[in-house]
Amino acid sequence: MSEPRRRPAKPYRRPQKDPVRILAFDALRAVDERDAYANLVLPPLLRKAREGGSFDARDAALATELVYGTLRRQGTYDRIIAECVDRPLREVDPPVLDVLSLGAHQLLGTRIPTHAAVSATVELARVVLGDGRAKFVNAVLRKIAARDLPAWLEVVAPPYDEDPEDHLAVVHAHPRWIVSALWDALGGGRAGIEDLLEADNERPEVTLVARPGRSTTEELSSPDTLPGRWSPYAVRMTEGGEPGAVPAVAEGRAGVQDEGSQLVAVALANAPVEGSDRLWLDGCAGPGGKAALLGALAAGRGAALVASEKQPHRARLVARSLDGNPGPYQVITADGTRPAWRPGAFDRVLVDVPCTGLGALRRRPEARWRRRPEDLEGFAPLQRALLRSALDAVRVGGVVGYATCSPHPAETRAVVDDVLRDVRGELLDARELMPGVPGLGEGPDVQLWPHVHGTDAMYLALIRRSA
Ligand SMILES: C[S@@+](CC[C@H](N)C(=O)[O-])C[C@H]1O[C@@H](n2cnc3c(N)ncnc32)[C@H](O)[C@@H]1O
Repeated sequence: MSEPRRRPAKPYRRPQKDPVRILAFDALRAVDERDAYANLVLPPLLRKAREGGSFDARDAALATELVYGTLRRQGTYDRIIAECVDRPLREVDPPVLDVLSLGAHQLLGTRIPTHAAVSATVELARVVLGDGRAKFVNAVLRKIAARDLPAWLEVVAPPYDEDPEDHLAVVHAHPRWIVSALWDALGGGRAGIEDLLEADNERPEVTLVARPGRSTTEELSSPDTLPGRWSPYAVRMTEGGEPGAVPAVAEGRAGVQDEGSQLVAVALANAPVEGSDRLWLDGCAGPGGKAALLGALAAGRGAALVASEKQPHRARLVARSLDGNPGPYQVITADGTRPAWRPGAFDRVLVDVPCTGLGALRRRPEARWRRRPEDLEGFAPLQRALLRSALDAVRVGGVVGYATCSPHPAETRAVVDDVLRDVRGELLDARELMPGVPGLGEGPDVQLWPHVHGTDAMYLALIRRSA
């Protein structure tokens, strides 16, 4: 009997190193292992890769898309990967899961051709995980590649009519409790919530602010920009680009600031106060975006700004953002709940309080998966204490702006209503201070939305202190 013929062993081939995917994997590991923020981890990695000469702008754009897209849709990709492995996901090593998620995103969330997405991810697995685990990655990716995203969603999401919240959670990649919270905040039917969840999955445009008296929108404009939609000081960098390369931004005369934040600062600055208008306070100023705009607006009226922040390192950022302000200002490090100022000392006060950030999910791709429902309760006492002390800091006839970058009623109206039960103040119609901006709600407070206004979901209540 003749011996069965052995196939000749394949010659060993070294894995091919793909700097873009290795960098994306390193960023995902940092986010997972160190609880790092992608928007802080990525820029230094990209800078180093560029300085090493291995990266051009297209590589940086692809690495950014891979990291942000993978993190944003993590919950959906987890459900799909779970269908393709024969053990619970918690038993899959986190680095293996990161490689699988990166592969899933390339296959289901980008236009990268299937064969390229699979082979590039398997090569990455060979480099960062070793040949044995690369075979497992290869097998799982081939199962994922058998369907496109809509077909997978049919498999892993329940029908809308059976379980609307879970359906939306899986299809639009948000935790279920956030879908529920945003839906409550928004009210209304299916269309609005779907538009909002999808807006959270878009990368926001970079918007600049021309700080009045220091720069102008003309100076910031170029063929690659558009005027702001709502703020008179805004310019949108619609074609992307590096804001730091704009001279006025590099010199601090202009900054990067969402139009929602600009509107909040401008509305507080323009709210009618009775009597003097000389001294303004920003009680939660770090890192200083709104303080810089308020400082410039105050300067134009001959008023001074005190910018206060509890965290010393954030107070230093505030000082940097106010550096060169054309009028008088002071930056102090202080706990806003234990005021370092006399009661009634200020004519205008902003408290942009710490919150869950549910209104800015598009900026922090991993944030939605980290937040927990109990975070809402965690912020509640501090938000009330900060609003109370802001109302204490303003004189009778002066105005307080209470702002959050969350639309959740527990952080917005509930706080204002509770505090106004025992502090005397009158709600002003904040909508009148955002002229030309549609869809601001029934008032007197204002809620902005990413899918309606293209801004973060900022909330603003304006309260005039009464005796
Ligand atoms: C939402 S951020 C403010 C953003 C800022 N207004 C801007 O536009 O750049 C809230 C800030 O409040 C600060 N903070 C937290 N607790 C505080 C307290 N007890 N007193 C003062 N500031 C506090 C946080 O450190 C954080 O910098």
